[in-house]
Amino acid sequence: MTTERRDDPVLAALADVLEQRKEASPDESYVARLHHKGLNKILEKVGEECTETILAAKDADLTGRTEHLISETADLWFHSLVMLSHLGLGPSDVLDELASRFDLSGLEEKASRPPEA
Ligand SMILES: N=c1c2ncn([C@@H]3O[C@H](COP(=O)(O)OP(=O)(O)OP(=O)(O)O)[C@@H](O)[C@H]3O)c2ncn1[C@@H]1O[C@H](COP(=O)(O)O)[C@@H](O)[C@H]1O
Repeated sequence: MTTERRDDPVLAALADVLEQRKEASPDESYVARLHHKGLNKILEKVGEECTETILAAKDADLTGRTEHLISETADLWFHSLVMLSHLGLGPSDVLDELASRFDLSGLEEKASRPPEA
């Protein structure tokens, strides 16, 4: 498996907007407001969206309706991208990491870890 960059165009376009918003006014942009409030506020939002995604997944499992789960997952991905952007990272860093794992089974990776102290 090759590991050349294959950035998703949606994620790449959103990452560009998030980067531009670092210079924008907090009065005019939600993303600029998050950057202005700082990392702790961004992490609070990631945590909230994570919980909401879990609840939506349980609901989707019970009802078979997936619209809410898709919407909450989009909120989680979006706020995770704001977090990465705030720390000078972007989606390509995560996509590269996932691509590098293509040939490695999760069970093999776990077995190769050094024993915990
Ligand atoms: N994809 C998104 C996106 N997804 C979710 N959100 C916002 O995330 C916020 C958080 O959702 P919540 O349900 O928690 O709302 P809330 O309770 O009002 O939030 P808080 O008051 O707790 O912060 C809402 O205001 C949503 O509108 C987004 N805001 C922006 N984007 C993208 O970012 C771009 C830049 O946005 P601005 O910076 O606002 O111009 C946009 O063009 C979009 O492409």
